[in-house]
Amino acid sequence: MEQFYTIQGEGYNTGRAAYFLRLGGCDVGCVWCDVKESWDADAHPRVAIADMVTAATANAGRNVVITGGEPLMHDLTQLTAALHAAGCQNWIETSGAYPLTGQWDWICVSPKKFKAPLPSVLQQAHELKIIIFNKSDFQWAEQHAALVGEHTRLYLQPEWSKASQMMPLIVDYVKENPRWQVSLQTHKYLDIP
Ligand SMILES: C[S@@+](CC[C@H](N)C(=O)[O-])C[C@H]1O[C@@H](n2cnc3c(N)ncnc32)[C@H](O)[C@@H]1O
Ligand SMILES: Nc1nc2[nH]cc(C(=O)O)c2c(=O)[nH]1
Ligand code: SF4
Ligand SMILES: [Mg+2]
Repeated sequence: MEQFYTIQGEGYNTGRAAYFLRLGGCDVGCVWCDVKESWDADAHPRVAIADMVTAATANAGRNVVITGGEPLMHDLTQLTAALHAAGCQNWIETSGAYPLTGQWDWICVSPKKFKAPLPSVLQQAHELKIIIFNKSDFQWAEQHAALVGEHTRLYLQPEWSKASQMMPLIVDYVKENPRWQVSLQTHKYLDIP
């Protein structure tokens, strides 16, 4: 759908330069999704893998974030192999609703109530990033923290439109439950893509 070189705004790799490949197509249907224009895969032109790799390696950085849309609706075997062959570090942003394909250096799973994540994807997550839209999402966060590996990093990220209401609750929660960390969509504060 789009490609851009920016700073990873969220989660464990916040602040690091990364080339983003945003793949079209998602059927999860989050009411608050901040990229609804990504949902219809047919609304976006197809791009050859070789062209994505060339673009991703044209900058100084070698970190690549594959996001969407829901990137795991595509078989990512060939794209991730080509990026690795070109010396890239492959990071994924996924809801975990589809089986994991491809070779990954960092897996961020952000489970959604609208289409539950697969246990097999949760078990491979380096990072679990729960979006807090209302109070009940803390319970949802704990349910999924019980399904990830023992070394998985745990993040709570406010839903953007509810951030002012949810942030005080997140701060109190993390102070009481310090295995969780705060994640903010820092790119939105920086006004970068
Ligand atoms: C647009 S999604 C694309 C990747 C994948 N479909 C997913 O949901 O993980 C990228 C990240 O943005 C988060 N996100 C989307 N809309 C958001 C919003 N309104 N506020 C906060 N985070 C949001 C998602 O939870 C996910 O972690
Ligand atoms: N800077 C920046 N960081 C991000 N981290 C995850 C994003 C996404 O939409 O997947 C995103 C994004 O859209 N921009
Ligand atoms: S799973 Fe990701 S891309 Fe799909 S609707 Fe939800 S936030 Fe948007
Ligand atoms: Mg985004």
